[in-house]
Amino acid sequence: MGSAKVKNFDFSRADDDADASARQIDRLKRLYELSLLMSGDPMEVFAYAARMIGELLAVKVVCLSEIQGDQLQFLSVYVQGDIFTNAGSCQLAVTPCATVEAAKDIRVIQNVAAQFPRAAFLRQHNAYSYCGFPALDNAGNVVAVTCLLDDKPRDFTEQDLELLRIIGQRIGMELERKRLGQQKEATLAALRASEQQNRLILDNAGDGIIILNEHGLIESFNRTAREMFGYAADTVLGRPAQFLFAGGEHADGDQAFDRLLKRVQKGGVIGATEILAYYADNSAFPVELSIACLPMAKRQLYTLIVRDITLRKHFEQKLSQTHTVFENTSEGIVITDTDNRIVAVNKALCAMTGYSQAELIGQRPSKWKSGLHDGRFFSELWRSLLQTGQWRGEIWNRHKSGEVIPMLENINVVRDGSGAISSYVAIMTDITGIKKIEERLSHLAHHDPLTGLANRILLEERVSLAMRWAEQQQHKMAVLFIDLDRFKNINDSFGHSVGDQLLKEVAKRLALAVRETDTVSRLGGDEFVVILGELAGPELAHAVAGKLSELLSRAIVADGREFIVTPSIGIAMYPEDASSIEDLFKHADTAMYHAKNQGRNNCQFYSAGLSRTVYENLMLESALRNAEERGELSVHFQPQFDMATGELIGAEALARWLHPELGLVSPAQFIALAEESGQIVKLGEWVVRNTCRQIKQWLSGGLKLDRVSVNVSALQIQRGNFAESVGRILCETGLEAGFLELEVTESFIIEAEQSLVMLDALRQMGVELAIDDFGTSYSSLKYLKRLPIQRLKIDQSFVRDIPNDPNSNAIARAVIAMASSLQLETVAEGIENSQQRDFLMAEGCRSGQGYFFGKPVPAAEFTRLYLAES
Ligand SMILES: Nc1nc2c(ncn2[C@@H]2O[C@@H]3COP(=O)(O)O[C@H]4[C@@H](O)[C@H](n5cnc6c(=O)[nH]c(N)nc65)O[C@@H]4COP(=O)(O)O[C@H]3[C@H]2O)c(=O)[nH]1
Repeated sequence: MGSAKVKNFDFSRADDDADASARQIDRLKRLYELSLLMSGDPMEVFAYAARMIGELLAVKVVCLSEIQGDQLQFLSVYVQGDIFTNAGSCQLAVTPCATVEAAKDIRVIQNVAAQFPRAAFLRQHNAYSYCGFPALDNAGNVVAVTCLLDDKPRDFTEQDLELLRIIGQRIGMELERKRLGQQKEATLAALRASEQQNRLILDNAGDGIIILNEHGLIESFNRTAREMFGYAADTVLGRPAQFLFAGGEHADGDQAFDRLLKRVQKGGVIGATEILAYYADNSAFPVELSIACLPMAKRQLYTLIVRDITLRKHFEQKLSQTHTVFENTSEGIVITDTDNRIVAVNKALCAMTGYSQAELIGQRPSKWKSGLHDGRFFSELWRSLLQTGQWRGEIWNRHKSGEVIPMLENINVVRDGSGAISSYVAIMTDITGIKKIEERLSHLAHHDPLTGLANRILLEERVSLAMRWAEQQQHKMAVLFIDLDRFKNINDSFGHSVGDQLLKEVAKRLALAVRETDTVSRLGGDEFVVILGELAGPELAHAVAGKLSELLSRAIVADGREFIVTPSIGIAMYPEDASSIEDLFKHADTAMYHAKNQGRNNCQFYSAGLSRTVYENLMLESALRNAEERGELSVHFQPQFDMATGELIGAEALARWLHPELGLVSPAQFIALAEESGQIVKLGEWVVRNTCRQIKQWLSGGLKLDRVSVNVSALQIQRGNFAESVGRILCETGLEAGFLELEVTESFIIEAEQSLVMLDALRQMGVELAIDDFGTSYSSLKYLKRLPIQRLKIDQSFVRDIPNDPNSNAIARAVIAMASSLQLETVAEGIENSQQRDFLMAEGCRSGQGYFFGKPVPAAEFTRLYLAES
């Protein structure tokens, strides 16, 4: 049983009847007190009643129980002076109280525990006598039973029972009051809960909810509204709502709040309308406002539902920007769904592919597949997309017209909040232009810009391929190095434009002459390389070289003139001559130089011996650089005679190099080296200076000599200041210009028309000029006439075969006749016998030079042999 105790009153118990009236008074007093408790707590009334019964009737236990369904709820239990409230329950049916309920009246039972063995509380209190009385509600139902227990037999007087009935009624009333109280409590709680719920709903609504009364004053302002507008509820309640919106206190607008509210007040309804609202700091923000009338029983309320659409507006703007970008970007954009079906394409993509939007929506991007990529390409694309979420690369797509377009494509996977793929976005750029530039760059990187032929890079790639192919097929391959003879002279004399035209024509002829599988390349300048693959043997390479020589030697017209360009060709064979590209090129180059040394316009194969020559030449070239300082150079003089009188008319100065180890080096060898290395300019000047000094010395010594001729190389004249240098030497040595003759080759003069200026300048100085090796080139009479020359030297190659070779005879005759008609002197060189001398004299050539008259000799010897006499 519970422990709550009710205050103990000090009633004394009297046994004698004399006290009966006093007891009755006491009972009435207690009943009065009980009725005074009417307005109090029913539980207190129950406790008071239980105690009162216990004390007034002197019973051990009083148990006041409420019937709740089939249960008996012990509300208040009095046990020998103590009160216990809410002291448990038991099943009604097993207790004697069930008989009270059934009878709806007082029941007194003796030996009660034995009769109701299942009622535990009887046993607990060792009950013997039982007196139970009911309490009824207004409807006459037993709502409570109060029982009095004692451990001994008890009798109850009629007065006792009357008292109990009165108390029973009282308990019934109190129970009714208790139940009403409980109901009221429950109703109030429900009301409170519902109110709280409404407030919660209002406060937690995503929208601002403002309720205005019939006068338009704010009556309710939910939490969202407070946060949205930045006001605390108590600062806005009772104020007109106008200050919150545009058109109220703020600047008037089309959707003015006043107008909207008035419309609702006149019975209209305002659906979601965009209007500007104002935050507490007066900053405006867009809202969507709905106003509705809320008719109540006695008055009219207006509900304002306000939704802040700042974010929405922002996103709308962003969306509109994105849409503008999407539509106006020059990149093609395509969006596909998870099934890779097109859901959106922009204008640029339509333009790129040639399809309209309608033709593409719902289709797959394979619509513009070019067919140029294999399955592996696409499976790699998808693998990258699914693994990394992205793929980027170049792809060939096909325009609706069938044209293939190169594109740079960037595909991205778009995932939703849960991480699942929602779409694919591909951005495509037409890179046709870039591809063309790339191709052009690649072409430029691999081709010679002037001739369009392969350059060194491409050449090496092709040679490498050709070598591998030759190995596989057991074929041979030839590398032909082709150098145009004296091309530099043409370039320098006629200008680069003419030179370029010749090079282009040469390139064209070479390219047309070989098979498509062969390679023609220009390494720069006038150096061409031809790769001949799939050859059975070197003789085929030789045949092709012959054909190329023949083709190139045909006249080329450039700038209105005819030019003859002969090639010197060097051939190296793979695999015989070298195993690497580098060596193959080196050896073909060596062979080409050999061809040049062999008098140009010919073709030579590489041989191991050639490399030795090249090595020797390199050694010689380096030794030549120091030859002058070491005093190894000298000038020899070969006499020239008037063949009719036998008189010495002059001499030819010829350079000599006495190498300390090699002995006398042939001028044919070292002059060529000096020309190739450019040393000829310095060397030539040295020869002119020494010759002039020697002539001056002879003349000063009173020795008679008409003139001495000195050989001049093309390079010396091309250097531009040759005339100046000759003038300076004449000045230095004090020699009269007319004693010096300069010999220039015929071919050089023909090629270098511009050198006419130089020759004129020399002639102006008084220097004599002669053409050496006349008859070996193609000069015409008309051309010769313009030259400021005095003498022609008939080349010794014609003199050699006179008088036995009719061709040589005819040429010599023609040269002499031509010279005579141009009023030029002729000097025949290389005369070795009297027949030659006689023939030439008979044809009208007066001057002669050759071993027949005397070999070139040092100056001292020349003095002794030829001048001392005179
Ligand atoms: N077989 C034969 N040969 C004869 C006869 N008479 C003269 N010769 C040779 O013929 C060459 C004549 O000189 P070149 O045609 O100007 O040919 C010259 C010339 O082109 C060049 N040369 C020599 N010295 C100089 C020089 O100082 N400057 C330049 N630029 N070239 C030079 O070297 C070439 C060769 O000179 P060399 O060996 O001295 O050869 C000389 C000379 O020794 C003969 O009866 N029979």
